[in-house]
Amino acid sequence: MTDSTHYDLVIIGSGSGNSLVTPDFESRRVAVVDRGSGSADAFGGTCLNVGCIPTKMFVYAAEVAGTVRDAARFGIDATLDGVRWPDIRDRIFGRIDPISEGGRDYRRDADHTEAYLGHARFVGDRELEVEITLPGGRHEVGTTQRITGDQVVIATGSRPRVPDVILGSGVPFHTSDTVMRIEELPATMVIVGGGVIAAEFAHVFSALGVHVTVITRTERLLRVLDTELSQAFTDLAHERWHVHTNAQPTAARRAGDGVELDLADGTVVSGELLLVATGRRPNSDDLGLEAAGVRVREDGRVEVDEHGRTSAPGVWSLGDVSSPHQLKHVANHEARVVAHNLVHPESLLSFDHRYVPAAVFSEPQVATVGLTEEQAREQGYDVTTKTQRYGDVAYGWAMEDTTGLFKVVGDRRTGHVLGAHAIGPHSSSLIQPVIQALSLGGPTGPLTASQLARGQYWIHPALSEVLENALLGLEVAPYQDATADYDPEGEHVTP
Ligand SMILES: Cc1cc2nc3c(=O)[nH]c(=O)nc-3n(C[C@H](O)[C@H](O)[C@H](O)COP(=O)(O)OP(=O)(O)OC[C@H]3O[C@@H](n4cnc5c(N)ncnc54)[C@H](O)[C@@H]3O)c2cc1C
Ligand SMILES: NC(=O)c1ccc[n+]([C@@H]2O[C@H](COP(=O)([O-])OP(=O)(O)OC[C@H]3O[C@@H](n4cnc5c(N)ncnc54)[C@H](O)[C@@H]3O)[C@@H](O)[C@H]2O)c1
Repeated sequence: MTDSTHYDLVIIGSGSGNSLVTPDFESRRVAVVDRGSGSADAFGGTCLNVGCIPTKMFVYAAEVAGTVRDAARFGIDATLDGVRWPDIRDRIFGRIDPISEGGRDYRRDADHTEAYLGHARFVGDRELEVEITLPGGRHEVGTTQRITGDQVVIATGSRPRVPDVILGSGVPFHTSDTVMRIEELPATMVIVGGGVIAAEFAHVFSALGVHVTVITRTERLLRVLDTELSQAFTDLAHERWHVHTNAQPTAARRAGDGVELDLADGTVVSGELLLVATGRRPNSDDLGLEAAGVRVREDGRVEVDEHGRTSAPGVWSLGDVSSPHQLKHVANHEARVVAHNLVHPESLLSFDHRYVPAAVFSEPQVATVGLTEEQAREQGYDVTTKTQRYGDVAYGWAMEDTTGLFKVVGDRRTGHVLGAHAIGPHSSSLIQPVIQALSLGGPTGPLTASQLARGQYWIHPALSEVLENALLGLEVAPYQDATADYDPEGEHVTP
């Protein structure tokens, strides 16, 4: 054990936590501690190494394969001659791994920062021990370093949760932490879980030629979505993958080169590779939080107030380990708030979790923001909805789209948009105007559907016309002027 080294700021977690080292800290001393992510024990957190970024790079490759397969519908004859998995994988990680290594070296070598590559645990108030487990830093692997900070930020993220029935069985399995680096594609894959990770990997691997089976304990896939969209996604998934809903494994065993799972209804499901995608738990355990007086909620998240302060003075938390949303754009937002608050205790900023959007990069893509129809009804709104088909706008015809939907949920009484939910190509981008309208509003409050639709031009014949038409189609109360235009300059604008 070394003597303790003191820092102005200690950050545990190099994902979103790494972005706290703003220019405000250039004349101060900062330690960034990380034990590594995924099978490569990489620096830089989940999103960069085993999350958003590599998955979307695989999703894009899957889309290219899908486009080739689908080309004949457009009078273009093409065949998918092969999928070179090692080339796809190595192109992706050949780009990501150097970024991760560069980020680690930068923190290690800069004058005002230090990288500690190992597992951190609190041993007292703002005092930590780090067991060095990885090479690449200044500290010898196997040593324990003691560090203290005037302020400490817990940004330790989350990790896959694996059901006991699988863990206890001893069968080999992958999670999102490991599956993107497999040596070769299996012929068959079983995915346990029916959420975002399952939907994205089922798309990627099936587009690359793997026969995919999905098992989820709920009646629909992506069940947190608006029911209409969740049902639409599930119906399409049944056409593409073997989907078992209302099902969960009751036993697991090795079978030949693969794995066999028993489901409660007696069905036996088998595959060469098992991928577990049953949710993620916050990395708040094994951090010694009791020693630091940091309280944890029942669900395992570190308890924080709206400014990111934990129950221990000088200790902050952000991202998956404490947030109600396990999303990178939320972790980034929380990091910006905490970065400000660390240096401006006199004017604390607050987290804004009012309108958190999310997208699922599957086939089809899904995007959502605001209230679902069910939530709006539960909250007592006089709900009005409009579901517009992609296939009813000109660009949808060009794409020969038959399944895309854009649903807007509104308040009939005021004409305000309460939420939007889309399933179809580019929905993650198409939904942005609604995110903007909800979050920013106008000078006199939130925009109405009519103001959002008629207060601006919509490029013709872009796919965004599907949203324009959904907004225009929303039925509002008679006294609402559905053609009244929102004009920030006070003049009447009717494009
Ligand atoms: C497969 C996948 C795909 C995803 N895709 C998307 C997407 O498309 N869009 C989106 O918005 N979100 C996506 N997410 C979610 C997103 O990745 C996370 O919300 C985000 O990365 C969380 O950031 P964070 O900074 O809170 O934690 P992380 O980035 O996980 O960083 C935490 C770091 O702390 C380290 N650590 C943990 N405990 C300790 C300890 N005791 N000592 C030292 N180090 C420790 C970890 O090793 C890790 O490096 C995806 C997640 C996964 C798994
Ligand atoms: N595009 C994105 O933004 C993106 C992509 C990937 C991950 N993420 C984040 O990562 C988080 C974790 O993703 P996830 O898909 O692991 O979790 P999830 O919570 O989205 O889904 C977990 C699913 O597994 C099912 N399940 C749980 N236990 C089961 C069991 N024993 N048998 C069968 N099914 C079971 C649940 O019913 C649920 O459908 C997400 O909540 C999301 O915030 C985001």
